[in-house]
Amino acid sequence: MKVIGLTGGIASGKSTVSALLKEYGFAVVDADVASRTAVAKGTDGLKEVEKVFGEEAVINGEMNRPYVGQLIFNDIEKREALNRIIHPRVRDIMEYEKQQALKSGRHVIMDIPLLFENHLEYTVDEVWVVYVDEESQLERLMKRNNLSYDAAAARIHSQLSIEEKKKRAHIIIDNSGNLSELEQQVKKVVEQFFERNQKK
Ligand SMILES: CC(C)(COP(=O)(O)OP(=O)(O)OC[C@H]1O[C@@H](n2cnc3c(N)ncnc32)[C@H](O)[C@@H]1O)[C@@H](O)C(=O)NCCC(=O)NCCS
Ligand SMILES: Nc1ncnc2c1ncn2[C@@H]1O[C@H](COP(=O)(O)OP(=O)(O)OP(=O)(O)O)[C@@H](O)[C@H]1O
Repeated sequence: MKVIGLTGGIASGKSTVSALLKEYGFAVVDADVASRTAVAKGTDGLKEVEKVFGEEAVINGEMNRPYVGQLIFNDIEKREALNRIIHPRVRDIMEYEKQQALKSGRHVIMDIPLLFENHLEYTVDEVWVVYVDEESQLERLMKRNNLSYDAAAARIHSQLSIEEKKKRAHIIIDNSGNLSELEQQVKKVVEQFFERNQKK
């Protein structure tokens, strides 16, 4: 069974691609989901967040995501402080989920937005990058998260550029076009993947 790292810039379309890959039978382990579990209600992770970022960082027993987001995407030190709390926990959760998925005999997609930033490319067999041109990325992010131009740009610039991620990919899925173009590309990538892996 293979482990594939799926990455790309913020709002490039990783979740959209993951949903398509599930239909082809891949198991998907999602870092954004794991990062919510890491600071869910009542966890030590959430207590740490409150200790470091103050009581405004928690609302109704849950992490105040808009507040924390606004703090960390504009300040690298705060971002690193949050990463130090959440990332080790995310890694443990994802490792467990990966092992469970492998036991079920399925190829696994590890959907990790910060795969290159956190040097995790060596933990997977191959890396697929969901690419989108920078203009569409900004537009889709502003629309999806209801963000201003500046807030969306800050989120994009908190990551390695999408052009650099594209250069480091084994496989590129270009999501600059419409959804039906994306579906066709994913189909092709999956067919080629199964061809490569049956030959071995
Ligand atoms: C800052 C937080 C509270 C904002 O929450 P929000 O609901 O608005 O966004 P969400 O979690 O859905 O993340 C959306 C995207 O933002 C990007 N992003 C999130 N955190 C980071 C980060 N620390 N550095 C760079 N990009 C990030 C990723 O591309 C992610 O897919 C949240 O993203 C968070 O807890 N981040 C720290 C954990 C993390 O690094 N997650 C990314 C994958 S492990
Ligand atoms: N080809 C497309 N055309 C138009 N909109 C798209 C296309 N692909 C995805 N989108 C939309 O763009 C937004 C970002 O896509 P998606 O949520 O899949 O990205 P993501 O990489 O998982 O984002 P993040 O890592 O930030 O959570 C979503 O609102 C999605 O519906």
